[in-house]
Amino acid sequence: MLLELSGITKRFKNGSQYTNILEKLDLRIHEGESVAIKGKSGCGKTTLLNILGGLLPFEEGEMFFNGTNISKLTANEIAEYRRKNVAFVTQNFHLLDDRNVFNNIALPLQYLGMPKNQIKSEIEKTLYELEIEHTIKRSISTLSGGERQRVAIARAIIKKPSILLADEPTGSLDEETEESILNIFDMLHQRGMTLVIVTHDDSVSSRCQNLYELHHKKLAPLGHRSKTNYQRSIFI
Ligand SMILES: Nc1ncnc2c1ncn2[C@@H]1O[C@H](COP(=O)(O)OP(=O)(O)OP(=O)(O)O)[C@@H](O)[C@H]1O
Repeated sequence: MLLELSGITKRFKNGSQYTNILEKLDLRIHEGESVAIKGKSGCGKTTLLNILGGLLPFEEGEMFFNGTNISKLTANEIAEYRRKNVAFVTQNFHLLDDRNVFNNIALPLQYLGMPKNQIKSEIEKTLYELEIEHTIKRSISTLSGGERQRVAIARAIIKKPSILLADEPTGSLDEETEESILNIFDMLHQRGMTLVIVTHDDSVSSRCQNLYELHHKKLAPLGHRSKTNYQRSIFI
């Protein structure tokens, strides 16, 4: 089991009142699995992704990553968990607009202390795979939405995380660009990366192995298909 949430309760304070957003929520994610999570606006999907990524603490329950109890780690150890294992992709890309593509993607590798020449070759390889090698020196502000999302994916996967957390990753893209981004997610999944995608879009969730709905503060399973069927369906 790669990630396991057990009895997670998360509450936020609004004014003088506390509200439970997630309540005794359970989730088990195997290595290499692809998971889609849907649910009404404001039900707590982003909150859940942030918990999985070690960005948000929670009030009750436990979270295990590869058998390690994340809830028992210090803040520094959790930051280390995040840096080594987790990558985020969001709808709004969260790129640094005033820097070029190379410098945006180099950041996570610099944090990991990778030597400069290795950073350069890793970036060139990843941009080539995502078919945006021509953008390497361009400023983010000059790129199209689809190109920006590819750069955001490149930045996310360059450090070879075990888990990719995506929050409405195709929300601001047109249909054709969405299809090309979904093909990239399929490729990453085929290579064994674990994906958790928050989406309201059925064309995104239908490509995942397990679909859940966040409802009444818990996850309800909506569907499952085996990886074999999943892989076959890509090639039809
Ligand atoms: N830091 C915070 N402090 C107080 N309330 C918060 C905080 N973060 C989120 N919330 C509230 O928690 C609830 C869940 O928010 P969250 O962003 O996780 O929902 P969501 O399902 O991702 O929504 P959407 O689909 O609209 O993006 C919302 O009511 C939100 O206002």
